[in-house]
Amino acid sequence: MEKQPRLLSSQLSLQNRVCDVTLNCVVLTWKERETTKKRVSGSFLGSSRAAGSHCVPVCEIIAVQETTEACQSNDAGRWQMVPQQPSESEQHAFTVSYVERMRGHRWRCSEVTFHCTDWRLCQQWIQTIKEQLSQLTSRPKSLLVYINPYGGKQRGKWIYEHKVAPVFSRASISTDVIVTECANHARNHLKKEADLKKYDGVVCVGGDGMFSEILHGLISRTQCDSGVDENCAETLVPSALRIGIIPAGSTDCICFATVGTNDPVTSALHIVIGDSQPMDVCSVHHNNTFLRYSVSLLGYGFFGDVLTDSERKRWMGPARYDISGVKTFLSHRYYEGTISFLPAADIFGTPRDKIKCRSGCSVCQKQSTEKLTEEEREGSYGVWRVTRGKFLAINAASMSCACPRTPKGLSPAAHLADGTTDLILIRKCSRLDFLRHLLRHTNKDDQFDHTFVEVHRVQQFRFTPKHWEGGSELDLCESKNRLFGQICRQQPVCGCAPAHSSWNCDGEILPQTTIHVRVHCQLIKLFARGIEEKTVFEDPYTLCAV
Ligand SMILES: CCCCCCCCCCCCC/C=C/[C@@H](O)[C@H](CO)NC(=O)CCCCCCCCCCCCCCC
Ligand SMILES: Nc1ncnc2c1ncn2[C@@H]1O[C@H](COP(=O)(O)OP(=O)(O)OP(=O)(O)O)[C@@H](O)[C@H]1O
Ligand SMILES: [Ca+2]
Repeated sequence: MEKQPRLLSSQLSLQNRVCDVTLNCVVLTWKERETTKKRVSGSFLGSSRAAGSHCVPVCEIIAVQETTEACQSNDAGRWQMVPQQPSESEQHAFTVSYVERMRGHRWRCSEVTFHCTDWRLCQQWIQTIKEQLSQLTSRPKSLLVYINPYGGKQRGKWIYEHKVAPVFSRASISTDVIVTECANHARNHLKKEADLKKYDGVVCVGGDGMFSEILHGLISRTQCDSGVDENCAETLVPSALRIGIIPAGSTDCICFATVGTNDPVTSALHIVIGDSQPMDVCSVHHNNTFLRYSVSLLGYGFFGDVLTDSERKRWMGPARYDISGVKTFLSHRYYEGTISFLPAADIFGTPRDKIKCRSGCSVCQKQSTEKLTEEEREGSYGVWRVTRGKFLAINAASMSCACPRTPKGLSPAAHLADGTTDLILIRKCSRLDFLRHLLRHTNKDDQFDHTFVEVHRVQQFRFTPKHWEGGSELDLCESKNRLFGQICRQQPVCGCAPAHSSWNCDGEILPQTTIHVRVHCQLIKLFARGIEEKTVFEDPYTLCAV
């Protein structure tokens, strides 16, 4: 790779050690020297050998500022901030804040302070770094923040104030913050009221449910502003604003699957440096009427029943999913129905691929660079296939759905932005077999390697539950209620298991079960970059190998 021209190169002091500090358009590097301290006009010069070397890509510098040092005043005994004055004999300093990678995909904001005796040199460094940062046009300057104070362990406000706001303020990002007052507050505000021209992005402080509100608000607003009808449009208009997720919910699967960890500071740093990760969005329709969007899991049967049961236990917080999970597992219900699906072409790979979607994924990039017409794209998919049977679960994962419960995810090889979803069909099997399958989500074994599991990479699918095939869903639903009453559905003591489950759509229960799902490739963008390969953590210098 071509060597970048140096913008600045000086010998500066760092914790009383002499450093060779260099800035080019791509990286800031500093190398410590062992020195026989000899001051020469604002810089230290001395006999030296390389003692430690650091390298920070310019795109991962958060901010630079002149450093004021805390000095103790003699008489009052209190600490005061004393700004540096332009004097020849004194030390001047500037501090660079930058991203540092920790274990487990976590990022931290680190700082390094360089000293020198030449005030002009100090100002030149500050100015030059600021100029470099101002050229990074993908960084947001103004954000609209929504906080759900009741998500997860109800710590959304605290997390924002203590972990995120200081990082935004360090990066001079201005924010308008709205603490939601009820469910759908954020969605409706985005859809109808927010002056979106003022912002470079929207930040969601909460869980997957809160993210879903922001997603719906933003997509609906974009379609409305572009005159697109969500009920009948086959192609939707992508939103211009990126969404940042500060995890403060119970599952936080969308954050985990796009960043690799659920850590508010890491997410704040991805926002500050202006990362961008496109993401697929599924639209769900019932009889040509738009119902909802989904980006993670659309689950019928097991995950639908877990969610339905857990909604009555919201007061328990995140533990509700485990209690409802065990209860649903023990009830071992299966459901009959027909699934038809449009398989994705071979070029999209399969859900059993060993290769995973990671930062800069070539499979996803192909989608954004290949300029296929709608017709060509349509032609590259196969013909509709139909399958029917008795299912314990039907899951569609548009992304891996990795989360702390299953770090590899429901579909480990699913791609964030390839325009497909992985359709996982778990046919009726014994409790023991189903448990084996569930357990494999938590270890290295392949959860698809069972005779009762089928998995397809698809671009669209339809589902019709057996008892409603050919009939009107609502009519039959009402007549069923009249016939068997509430008791049968909630506690089937009479032995007649309910004939239908519900769809869990990113943590929301859908009102209908007969659905048509279409994947919209890269409809939205997040302030994220996908999960980074381990090598980046093991050897951060690979980032600087330019
Ligand atoms: C034995 C251990 C088995 C572990 C099995 C782990 C599989 C977990 C898969 C989780 C996938 C989450 C996908 C994300 C969905 C989100 O859009 C949504 C909104 O936040 N979350 C949920 O619906 C929340 C869904 C939460 C589901 C929790 C399921 C827990 C299952 C427990 C089964 C226990 C069997 C024990 C038998 C004695
Ligand atoms: N002020 C509010 N009062 C009550 N409910 C709210 C409020 N703001 C948002 N909500 C709703 O709370 C629901 C759950 O919130 P959220 O997703 O943040 O947490 P969670 O359900 O604990 O986490 P997860 O979705 O990750 O499992 C969302 O569906 C959202 O619509
Ligand atoms: Ca996908």
